[in-house]
Amino acid sequence: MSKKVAVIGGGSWGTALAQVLHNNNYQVQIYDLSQEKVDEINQDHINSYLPDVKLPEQLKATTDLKEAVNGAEAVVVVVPSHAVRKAAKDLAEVLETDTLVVSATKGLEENTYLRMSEVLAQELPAEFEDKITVLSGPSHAEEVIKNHPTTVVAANEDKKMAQQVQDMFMNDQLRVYTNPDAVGVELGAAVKNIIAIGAGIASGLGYGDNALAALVTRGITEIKRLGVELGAKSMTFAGLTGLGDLIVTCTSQHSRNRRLGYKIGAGKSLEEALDEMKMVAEGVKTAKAVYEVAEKHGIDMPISNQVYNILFNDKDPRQSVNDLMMRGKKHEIEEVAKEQSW
Ligand SMILES: NC(=O)c1ccc[n+]([C@@H]2O[C@H](COP(=O)([O-])OP(=O)(O)OC[C@H]3O[C@@H](n4cnc5c(N)ncnc54)[C@H](O)[C@@H]3O)[C@@H](O)[C@H]2O)c1
Ligand SMILES: O=P(O)(O)OC[C@H](O)CO
Repeated sequence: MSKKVAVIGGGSWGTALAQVLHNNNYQVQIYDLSQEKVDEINQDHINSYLPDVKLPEQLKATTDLKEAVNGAEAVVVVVPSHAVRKAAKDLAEVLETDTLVVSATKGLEENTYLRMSEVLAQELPAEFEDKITVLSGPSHAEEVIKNHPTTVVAANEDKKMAQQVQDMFMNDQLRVYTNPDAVGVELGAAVKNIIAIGAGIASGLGYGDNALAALVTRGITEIKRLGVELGAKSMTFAGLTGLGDLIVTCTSQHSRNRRLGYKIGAGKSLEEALDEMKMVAEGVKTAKAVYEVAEKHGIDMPISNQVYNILFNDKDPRQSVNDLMMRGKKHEIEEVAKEQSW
């Protein structure tokens, strides 16, 4: 009999990951709060967030968490970041010991600024702490669901755990690498969404590829600056979950964060832009958390800072561009500047 996995959250990414696991011969049950989502999956074999794709009939969904996790060897948490604490509290009531926990949500918790694996570790019983593996990378659900080649990373300090998750998801369409630096993997995934909102804003203002390249390159510089201060390994930001995910999110037609930014650059307010979004754009809440963390640690994050001010202080995006362009003159590579006292 095939092994079972429960996917917590039946949105676009949860459904795409559920299909990967189904393709890898797992019996998969999706849990979602929304009866409408559950009915779509069970009755029509679709997810309306991923149009044109028929889901395997064996994919089952439920609004009953206990039923979803019963007998599962792993749970994959893939609800929006603002819902992870609640989902983890609910899971703590029903999770069987020895179940692996995979965290596929990208974001930081508002107010606590915690990474998603930290939120899960706080709410789940202590024995689960080492069993939480982060799964992240440049991976739009719209492409994974169509089996387009995609690469992601399973991150856990415990090599065995990371490899177990690698084995669970890996197939000829989804290549999974391992990395012990879960801190860097999660921070790269969270902060790139803010820069992607910035890339959308730039596009909405009518700017082109030069501005995009600047945002990606200077964006990864400030993501790494924050990450290293918070304990991540610098090299992780050159990898799939750093530069890789930043590129895909800043450039893709599929990105929710880029799309939201575009609307704002084209003149809409944050409220209007959010009203038009069905799916979650994590960069909005993360912009707030990162603004506060950067202030607390005294870290210079000029792009994230401008995105925060556009989103929450009604700053004119054109003024933000001007302020970014007219900052004090700098050496490009700060490590070299320090080393050579430039
Ligand atoms: N969509 C992508 O391509 C993609 C890719 C990689 C990572 N992610 C990340 O995955 C996370 C989820 O994104 P998404 O795009 O699937 O979101 P989504 O907006 O498409 O769907 C979220 C789903 O979660 C459900 N939900 C909310 N709270 C819940 C709870 N407490 N319990 C169970 N279900 C709950 C909602 O009903 C909804 O169906 C985000 O952090 C996102 O950044 C998304
Ligand atoms: O659509 P976005 O902007 O939430 O990005 C989705 C994934 O994180 C891309 O890797």
